[in-house]
Amino acid sequence: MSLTQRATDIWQSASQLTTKNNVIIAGVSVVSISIAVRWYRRRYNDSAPPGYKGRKDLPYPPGLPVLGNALQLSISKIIANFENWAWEYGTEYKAYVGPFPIVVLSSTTAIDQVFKERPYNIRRSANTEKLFEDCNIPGLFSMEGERWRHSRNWMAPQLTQAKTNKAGPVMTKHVVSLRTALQEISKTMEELNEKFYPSITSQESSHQTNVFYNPKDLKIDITPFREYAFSVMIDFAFAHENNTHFSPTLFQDLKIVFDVIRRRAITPIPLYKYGIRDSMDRKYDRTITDLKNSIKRIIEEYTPEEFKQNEDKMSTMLESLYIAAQEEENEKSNLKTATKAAKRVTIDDIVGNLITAIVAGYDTTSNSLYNIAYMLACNPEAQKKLQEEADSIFGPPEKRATMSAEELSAVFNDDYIKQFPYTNAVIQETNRLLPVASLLDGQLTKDLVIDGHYYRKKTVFIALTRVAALRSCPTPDPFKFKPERWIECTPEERRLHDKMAWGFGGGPRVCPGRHLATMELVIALVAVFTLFDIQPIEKPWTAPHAVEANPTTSLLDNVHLRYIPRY
Ligand code: HEM
Repeated sequence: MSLTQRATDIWQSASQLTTKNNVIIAGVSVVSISIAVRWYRRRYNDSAPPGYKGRKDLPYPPGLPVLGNALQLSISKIIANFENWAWEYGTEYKAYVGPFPIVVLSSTTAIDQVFKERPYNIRRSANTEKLFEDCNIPGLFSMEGERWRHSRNWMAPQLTQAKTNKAGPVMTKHVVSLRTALQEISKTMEELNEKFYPSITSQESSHQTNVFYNPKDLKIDITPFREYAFSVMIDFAFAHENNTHFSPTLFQDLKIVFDVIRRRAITPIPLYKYGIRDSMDRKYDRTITDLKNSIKRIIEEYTPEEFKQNEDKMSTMLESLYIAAQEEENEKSNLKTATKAAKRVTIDDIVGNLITAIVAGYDTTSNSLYNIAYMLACNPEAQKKLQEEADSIFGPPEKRATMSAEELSAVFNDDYIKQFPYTNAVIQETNRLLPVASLLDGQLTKDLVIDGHYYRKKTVFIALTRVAALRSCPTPDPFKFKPERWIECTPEERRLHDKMAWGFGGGPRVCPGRHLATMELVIALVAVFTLFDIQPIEKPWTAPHAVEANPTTSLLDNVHLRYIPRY
């Protein structure tokens, strides 16, 4: 056989094979596509029973085939993306992330219902639960159903107003460090301001350059707020008077927990799940193991008698939990819910939940402080009223600029909200306009009618709490920062404001740390913020404006503040 003949034979048999393969590939593709389409139709069933509107009736922003609106969304501006569409498309609309539909809700009735239906008829997105499980720290925030109920039963009683009131001395101890740190930032920013805009004493020529503004010199420094929130949270959770049980670097190391959780929350390919772990992942594992061991050591050394003798002092969440778990068997018949729940708690439950509390209370509180500083800087009249309130109770600023933690602590009474009503109004107003968590996601676990629309089980949705509260604001000028609206209003307006104060969530899953957080904020504002006139540093018009950056909790970007001492 000639070489040409052989080549022709091979080519013919290859073509037959290719034709056969093509038929097989086409067959498999048709079957897979039809399975995928059936799955998609069942999973994302748009239909509604007769007489109801359903997801198919919702308006939506135009997008691309298959990709939907994915290219219009940015992870760091996700809240702004969804909120802007909410203002345009109304209280219910849908958007597509790839081919997957998401319902976006922003009416007060829908938000109310969503909060009430959780955690049983509505759950958090499955990703949240998985993420915290994979991170080996399942806790209240990520749990669902009965596991959630169990954790909630013992966590919430550790965070009541009465318990957190006892944390005053711990907070004032750390607020003194916050004061020192802000005094340092104040110096740095004043030097920078002087460098940018030197005081002109003798100007030789009107053409002389005398503005040296340089955006590269500007840095956002939120570290003092982070340190404050973190130290309070760690002490309150387990560390207070137990520092000797921890490795000296544990506090520093714990910060890796946040970085790793954040990183894992947004990674498209979770390599860590397949055993591909880098140095951060390994450090994370070591830190969690160290923490568990330290907690075991603390527990081994507890003496319930000594603890009971010190009942007026603050007990850490770990202490009260452990003591509850140790209650005598013969008290079983009239055990309180927290004690009953604590009896079934394991070390893993404890560690998971303590870390959850730290994670949930750390950047929420520090970012809130930053937002408040910004709001005050932009609203000098409100800032003046805040300063007047603090001065009326503490005396002139120069006095509290040097007060010790004990002296500061002695000033606060148990009802710090009544003691500092304007301060509280500033916090509420910032939470209304710049909440750190204004987007909550979830998934239905059964068919539900929300705001007149019938949504099928497994519908994924986003609830925009800020838009809902702004839409139905009961007092004038909804977009303006006016703390007075919380004080100078009718009882009915106040009731409505309180009902829509969703900065801490709502319903059975409302933030259990809200009393602790509010107290931390009040103490920081009156003891430290009011020592300064907070002002934005001057910038040219073309400089980037303040924006909220996400995705976990919102943090302002492009904000640079001067803290000008009043003392
Ligand atoms: C200014 C500070 C804080 C803000 C703005 C805030 C906000 C929130 C919000 C909006 C939720 C509800 C999330 C949702 O429903 O999906 C929540 C839940 C939660 N927060 Fe906070 N929080 C703050 C501080 C704290 C602190 C200090 C702690 C810890 C003691 C804490 C612990 C939690 C936990 C454990 C949950 C989950 C509750 C559950 O699912 O049952 N938070 N927080």
